[in-house]
Amino acid sequence: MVSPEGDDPQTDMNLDGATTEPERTVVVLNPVSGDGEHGPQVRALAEEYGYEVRTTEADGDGIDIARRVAAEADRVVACGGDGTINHVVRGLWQADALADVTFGVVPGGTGNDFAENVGVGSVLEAFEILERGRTRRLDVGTVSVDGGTPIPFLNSCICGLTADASAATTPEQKRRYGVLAYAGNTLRQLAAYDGLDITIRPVEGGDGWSGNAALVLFGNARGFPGEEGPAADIEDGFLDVTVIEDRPAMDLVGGGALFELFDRDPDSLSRLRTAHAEVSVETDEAATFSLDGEMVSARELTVEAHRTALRTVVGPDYVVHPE
Ligand SMILES: Nc1ncnc2c1ncn2[C@@H]1O[C@H](COP(=O)(O)OP(=O)(O)OP(=O)(O)O)[C@@H](O)[C@H]1O
Repeated sequence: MVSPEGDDPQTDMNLDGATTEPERTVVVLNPVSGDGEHGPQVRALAEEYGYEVRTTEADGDGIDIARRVAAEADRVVACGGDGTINHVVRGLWQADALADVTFGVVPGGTGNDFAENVGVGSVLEAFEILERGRTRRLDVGTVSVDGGTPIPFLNSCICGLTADASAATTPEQKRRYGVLAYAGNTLRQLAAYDGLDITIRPVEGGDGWSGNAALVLFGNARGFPGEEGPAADIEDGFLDVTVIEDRPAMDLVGGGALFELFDRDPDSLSRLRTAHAEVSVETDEAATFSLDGEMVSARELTVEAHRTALRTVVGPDYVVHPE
């Protein structure tokens, strides 16, 4: 619900009523995400509401389409899963359009974590929210590899076990088993996983972390995987970092292993918050980082939260500052 605080920085937002009539809304539609059956319904609703639809034809198209339409559209809406949302925000970032365009989501993926985090539950509901929802400025996380151009993420940046496992999950496995494909691959990889020697140094000072990790999660809009309850605060300007240490003593074989990880054995779990951190991984080969499920390889990188950078239409159940 809308925060009543007087110091809410989002003063120009239409928090209570209808958004002003948009001149031009473009929906970037991934027709193959999720079960691949949302396309016809999305096209019909878009026509009804007077929105344009641009359909992706290959992996990565969402970036190019969003970059191209950013200059002319008032609102750019990602329809797909978290990967599609990530690509559309990447395109808007590349076009330097975050300040000019309002972003929206229509859930058409498998996990739909971000849509859930901003209170958008179904395709039908998403269109109603686009018409009548509130607009909030949400934080955007970025990763810069070796000082290069920042690459955005909205939910999380993960390295270690689950990033490697999802990198190893084939499209065929995802299509057949959905999210179970990740779990299966995670279990298979657990037994063989050596951990990652990683150092996290907050640029703003304060405690960092250095050691051998099984998993590191920088959460912008998402808490720890498997965690119940509301997601991380998406307007606080911070990333919530969770590190699971790799412990040789951990029984990593069999179904108990995942449970043990997600049960958050306090001895192997560290948490910190940072707005901007330098991260280095001491490995021969670059490590894999999953940005909302989209993979990036890196050894030296900075991870940063850009406070309230993305104007986003949110649903009625969106929680501004979760507990
Ligand atoms: N037309 C297309 N053909 C093939 N792949 C595409 C096409 N359009 C987009 N993609 C790719 O599909 C991938 C998966 O999309 P996405 O992550 O949105 O869906 P999902 O995996 O079903 O859902 P979620 O991430 O929420 O679990 C993305 O990497 C995207 O680049």
